[in-house]
Amino acid sequence: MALMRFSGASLTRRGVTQPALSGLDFSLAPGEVLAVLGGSGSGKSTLACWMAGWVPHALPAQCDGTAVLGAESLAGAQPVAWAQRVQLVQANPYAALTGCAFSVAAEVAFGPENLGLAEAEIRRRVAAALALCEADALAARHPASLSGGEAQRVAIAAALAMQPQLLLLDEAFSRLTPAAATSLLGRLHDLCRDGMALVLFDKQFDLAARHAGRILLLDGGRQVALGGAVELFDVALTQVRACDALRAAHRARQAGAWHAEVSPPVTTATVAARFGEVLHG
Ligand SMILES: Nc1ncnc2c1ncn2[C@@H]1O[C@H](COP(=O)(O)OP(=O)(O)OP(=O)(O)O)[C@@H](O)[C@H]1O
Repeated sequence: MALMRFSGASLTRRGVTQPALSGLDFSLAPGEVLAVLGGSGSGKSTLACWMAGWVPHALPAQCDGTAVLGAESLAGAQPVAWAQRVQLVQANPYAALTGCAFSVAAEVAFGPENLGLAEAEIRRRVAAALALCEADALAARHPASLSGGEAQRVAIAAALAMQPQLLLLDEAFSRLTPAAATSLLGRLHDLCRDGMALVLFDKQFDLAARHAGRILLLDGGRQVALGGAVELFDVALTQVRACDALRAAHRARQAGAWHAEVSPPVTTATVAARFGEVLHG
């Protein structure tokens, strides 16, 4: 059974006539990694908030069609009950900090403490989440003293400490280096093998192509494509950012110099290697 499903779904913000999102038709399986890609203003963050159950409490809107988590409508979500099922980490990590914790460890413990868990379980979750995010060394630091990248690691750790079924990362790696983001995503994949679904919202093709099984492409609030990185390569690169190797490969394909499929995995290294073969016949 799908963990989350959208069918003919649209969302219109209260007080506005044009839908912010429309034509959504996709489902998400437990353990799946999905990337939602699109340019600036394409609707990624709006979809992330909807998936997180923020409608109508934090996002007043009218929703049509089907949008469910399990059998429950996304629009009827009770934030407290959903906190254990879905966690959203947004691009600004400082907005995720509670402002009432004096250490990173207390910050990450905040969610589990509010679930009324036993102290040993809270300590276990905090240690595991900080370790996974390579933030253990920050445990005693005051949250307000963190750098942007450190705060992003802590925000993700705080979300993981809730042991969600679904983790939504909305440009949540923007302050990490590509190497650090790749390494963290590798460890998040281990949690997906245990059943956690992961959705990456981004404007950059590279991370998605490397880590997501499928990509959903948004343009102007509409779902324009859904498929694998190879299948969506040509259409996605007209809309989103990509590293120089992928960009050059895309130009070569547009110019008719590269006819064959861009073979998987679509990474900088494989595309650059294949690019050489294509150019030299
Ligand atoms: N509170 C709001 N009221 C009205 N319109 C909004 C509101 N928030 C976002 N929008 C509009 O909804 C559209 C989608 O915005 P959204 O933030 O979801 O896009 P995005 O793909 O996440 O963009 P970016 O990558 O630039 O963050 C944009 O046209 C935006 O101006």
